Formats: sequence, structure tokens, C-alpha cells
Amino acid sequence: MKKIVLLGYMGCGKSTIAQNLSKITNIPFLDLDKIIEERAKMSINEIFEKHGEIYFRKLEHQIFVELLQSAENNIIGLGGGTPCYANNHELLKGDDVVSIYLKASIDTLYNRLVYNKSKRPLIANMNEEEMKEFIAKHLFDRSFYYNHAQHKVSVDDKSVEETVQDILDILA
Ligand SMILES: Nc1ncnc2c1ncn2[C@@H]1O[C@H](COP(=O)(O)OP(=O)(O)OP(=O)(O)O)[C@@H](O)[C@H]1O
Ligand SMILES: O=C(O)C1=C[C@@H](O)[C@@H](O)[C@H](O)C1
Ligand SMILES: [Mg+2]
Repeated sequence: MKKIVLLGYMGCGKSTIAQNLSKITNIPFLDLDKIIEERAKMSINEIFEKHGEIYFRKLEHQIFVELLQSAENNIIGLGGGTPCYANNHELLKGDDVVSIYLKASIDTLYNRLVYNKSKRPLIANMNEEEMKEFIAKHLFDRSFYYNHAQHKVSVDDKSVEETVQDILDILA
């Protein structure tokens, strides 16, 4: 069985959707951000503060490759930036991978992130106006990488259940 890889911008719902998909399919869910935190024995915020983003990106790449190489069936939820560094986007095309981009509009992302930004170091210190502009530009830059996914699911105005169903249809 192929690895199911969910990707997309911060707040698009990778962790939430993957957890629900995991319950329905009984395929274990691995959250790359969580595994990085366990390995580093510190939070993502602390990794950024103590070691910087480049260190984080190296660790992220190393652990992503490791997860793809393991023999187990898994749903892997990537970090928001994972496809955009270290040529990770090329790994989304692998034969043993089903990669799915959870595509959200700027408004959806802003509404989900605005009250929930403290654990996301890239936006933690921005005010509301800065955040909206940042998301718009950043999403534009990142879309090139996200579009390397084999499948795209739009998440705007959909419940968790509806998005999970869209993914089940892709996997069927
Ligand atoms: N229909 C929906 N589908 C998914 N998540 C939703 C939905 N509606 C609201 N949310 C909320 O959006 C927030 C962001 O979701 P989540 O943390 O799963 O995103 P993420 O893509 O894993 O983000 P990150 O890259 O920062 O880890 C959560 O608080 C979640 O409950
Ligand atoms: O979009 C990003 O670059 C990030 C998203 C999060 O999932 C974390 O991986 C980290 O905060 C960086
Ligand atoms: Mg997440």
C-alpha cells in the first residue's frame, strides 16, 4: 500500500483531516511536525528560536525521507513548508506515494489562523493586517511547490467529513 501524504499551507487542515482519515481507514497517522518536536525534544517554536529555520528545514527533510522509506502503511501530514524546501516537492511524485494538496483560499486560511497563530513561528508576531498580506504573498510563492502533489482537494466551505470523503474517493 502507498503512503498517503497530505500537504498544504498552515491551517489548511492537514492534522485535523489526517486524524479523521486515520480513524476511518485504520491507517496510522504520522504528523511530521510532531515527530520533529519529539526528536528534537523541543517545540517547533523553540527549534526556530534556538537553532534557526535552516536547522529546522534540514531536520524536516531528513525525517520526511525516513518516514517515506519505512515499510509501514501511514498517513503522513506534512508541515506547511515541507514541500517548499530541500527538493521535498520531488518526493511527492514517488510511485509509492499518494500526495494530496489540501487547497484553501486566503480567506479560509486567514480565518482559521487569526486566533490560532501562537504555535506557528512564521506568523506568531504579526498583527491581523500583516497576517493577511503575508498569507496572500506566501501562498502565491508556495503554490508552485504544492501543485506538485498528485491530487488536489479544495477545502473551502467544506466540513471535515466532506473533505475526508473527497480523499476517500481519491483512494478508492
Ligand atoms: N472544515 C475544516 N477542515 C479542517 N480544519 C478545520 C475545518 N474547520 C475548521 N478547522 C480548524 O482549522 C484549524 C487548522 O487546522 P490544522 O491544525 O489541522 O491545520 P494544519 O494544516 O495541520 O496546520 P499546520 O501546518 O500549522 O500544522 C484547526 O483549528 C481546525 O480545527
Ligand atoms: O509553513 C511553514 O513553513 C511551517 C508550518 C508548520 O507546519 C511548521 O512546520 C512550521 O511552523 C513551519
Ligand atoms: Mg498540523
